[in-house]
Amino acid sequence: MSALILASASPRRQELLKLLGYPFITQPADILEQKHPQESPSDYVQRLAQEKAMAVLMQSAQPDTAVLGSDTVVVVANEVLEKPVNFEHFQAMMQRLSGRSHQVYTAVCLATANQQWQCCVVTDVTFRELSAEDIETYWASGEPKDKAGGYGIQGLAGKFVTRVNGSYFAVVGLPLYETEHLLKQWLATDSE
Ligand SMILES: Cc1cn([C@H]2C[C@H](O)[C@@H](COP(=O)(O)OP(=O)(O)OP(=O)(O)O)O2)c(=O)[nH]c1=O
Repeated sequence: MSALILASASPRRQELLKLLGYPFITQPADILEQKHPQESPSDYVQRLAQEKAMAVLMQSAQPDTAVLGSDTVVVVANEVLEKPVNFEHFQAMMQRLSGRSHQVYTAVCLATANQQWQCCVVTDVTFRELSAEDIETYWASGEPKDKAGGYGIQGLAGKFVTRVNGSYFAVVGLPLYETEHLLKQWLATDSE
């Protein structure tokens, strides 16, 4: 029986993968998340998703295991925003996102010992203008700390969002349609 491992510490990714109905276990990947200077956002998220999947696959003793890794970043005017390290960093991020559109890139990599399937989903998200009070109150909620771009569309930041064009679930951390497609490709080869 083939086993599926989610290489993630993200509670959002666990909840989203559960929605697809495939049994899985979770084993977070410990990798360095650092962008190379000339790397595009798309290359960067795809590399990290692949590195997360491969790091956990290497540790797996079971030969017929598939490992799913994923990464999400927020991109504004081609600049990658990751998780905020402190209030000043968060404040600068929110000022960049206020009153304009940005892109959320989420990559998913499903890896087995013999094969890999990968996708990268880009979603446009538009924020209303944010006041200094909005930014302070949101930081005080604690929600921004563990999230790319410093916000969670599924939480209190939902009220900042005027428009989403693309995959809502990719913004939260795992694109459901595309991830199911990868799983189906794996299961098709698995039953050959
Ligand atoms: C933009 C956005 C991000 N996020 C989250 C999804 C991811 O958990 C996180 C992006 O950081 P990631 O580095 O992609 O993921 P992670 O460190 O949380 O988990 P792991 O690497 O172990 O899989 O931001 C939201 O929950 N809502 C949002 O609206």
